[in-house]
Amino acid sequence: MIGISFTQKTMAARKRIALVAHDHCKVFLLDWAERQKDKLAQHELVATGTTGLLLQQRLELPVESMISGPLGGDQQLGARIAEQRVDMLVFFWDPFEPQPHDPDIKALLRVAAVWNIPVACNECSADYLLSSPMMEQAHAHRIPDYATYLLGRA
Ligand SMILES: O=C(CO)COP(=O)(O)O
Repeated sequence: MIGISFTQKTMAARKRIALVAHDHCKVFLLDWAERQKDKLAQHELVATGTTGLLLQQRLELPVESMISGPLGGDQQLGARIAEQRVDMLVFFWDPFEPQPHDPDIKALLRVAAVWNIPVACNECSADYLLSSPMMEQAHAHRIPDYATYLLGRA
């Protein structure tokens, strides 16, 4: 990344996990989340509006819900990532169906790459993520050094 320097941040053992699924993929996310309920219960969960509502009903766990994705929920999650208030993104996006809010989806995925958070796009990658020993540990990871970035802009 040109002109950006990096610093280290420690991700806490208790993760803040953002969960999102497009309509045709919601059944996969809900089934996955139920199967992984014991692990998910150890972390903080946040989701886009409809996904959050369905997850809360299925899991009976607290899930903080944003606005529904097409109405701005992807952008709300993206802002949380930029504010370093989300540690991980599980986003089952639909590879078969165009979405009216495609720019918001791209922006969410982009900001997750910028802030170097783990992202799972489907059930298999989500299982790999949750089975990592890092899920239960604090660990350091590289993030953009915003203070240094700003100094360079002055
Ligand atoms: O559209 C979404 C993500 O792009 C998901 O939004 P909902 O969870 O409100 O369906």
